[in-house]
Amino acid sequence: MVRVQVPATTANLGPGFDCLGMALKFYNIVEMVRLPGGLVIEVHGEGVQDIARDESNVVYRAAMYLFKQVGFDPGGLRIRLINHIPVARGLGSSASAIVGGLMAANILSGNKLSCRELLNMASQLEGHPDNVAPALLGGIVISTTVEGEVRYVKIDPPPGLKVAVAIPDFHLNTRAAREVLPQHVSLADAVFNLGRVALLAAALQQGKLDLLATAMEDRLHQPYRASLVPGMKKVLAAARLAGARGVCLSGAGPSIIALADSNLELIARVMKDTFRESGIMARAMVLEPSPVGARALEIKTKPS
Ligand SMILES: Nc1ncnc2c1ncn2[C@@H]1O[C@H](COP(=O)(O)OP(=O)(O)OP(=O)(O)O)[C@@H](O)[C@H]1O
Ligand SMILES: N[C@@H](CCO)C(=O)O
Repeated sequence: MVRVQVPATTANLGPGFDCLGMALKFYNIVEMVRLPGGLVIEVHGEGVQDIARDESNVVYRAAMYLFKQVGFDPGGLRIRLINHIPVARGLGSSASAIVGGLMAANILSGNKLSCRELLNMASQLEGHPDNVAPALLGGIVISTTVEGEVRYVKIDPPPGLKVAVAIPDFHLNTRAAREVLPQHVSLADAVFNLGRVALLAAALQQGKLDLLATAMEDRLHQPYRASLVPGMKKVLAAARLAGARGVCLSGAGPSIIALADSNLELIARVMKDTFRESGIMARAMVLEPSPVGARALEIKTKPS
């Protein structure tokens, strides 16, 4: 039996579309046990109503993909999912499922793949590396893919930085949130994001939180997704007024995050209240960046 813990992640951080993400101290657990045959999937916590319990389950599919790549036949599997990360809310639930499935399967099949190989595989399965990289490695990760290889730099989160999150009570699937994006953008918008994402990476590395207000602005995805997240612009503005250093849509949305080093509870409450004024019920949380990524909590082997 193997039990792994995988953090939630917030991707993009504003301008870093598909290339920037941060792990959060908020975890899902994946337990995997080999059986003589068959598949049993148990789901606890978030996603009890929505998560598939058959062969289409994302954790199972990731695990089977890895077993096939390394030439290992697990027989059957029992998978127990203890979920805290809300599903399809922009907090990296699919990345946690992919990374959890790959890591558990790698351990069960004898640790044949390195962390780098797991990262490449996770990015291929997710389609982009920005959530899976911090889910696997922890911290803040800048990443891009070159011919299937993820190239990345990990940054330690600045001391004292925390994250206020408002999580609306509706799902927004990443696929739907990508369909509203244009295939082409203007040079002016590309340059707008280039300057900000470069500034953001440096500001996070050097702890220059006063730059976050500008550095977390975006023109590549948030303007197009506003129509999918009622109240988005008002919540972003209200969080800034309440003292946030920087604000953005979390991943593909609909959650919104605010980065700050003080007044986090107030900022979170203001975001939740502002969503409610737009007719959207939301829950609010204050989270810390997670400097560590996915890890095995327990490995039990059958006594011989
Ligand atoms: N714990 C889980 N176990 C298995 N599958 C999961 C789990 N959590 C999420 N999923 C799968 O991932 C899908 C949601 O992925 P999606 O990319 O739409 O949202 P997200 O990952 O939460 O958001 P984002 O990518 O914007 O951070 C679910 O519909 C489900 O198929
Ligand atoms: N970069 C991704 C994150 C969500 O998977 C997006 O914004 O669509």
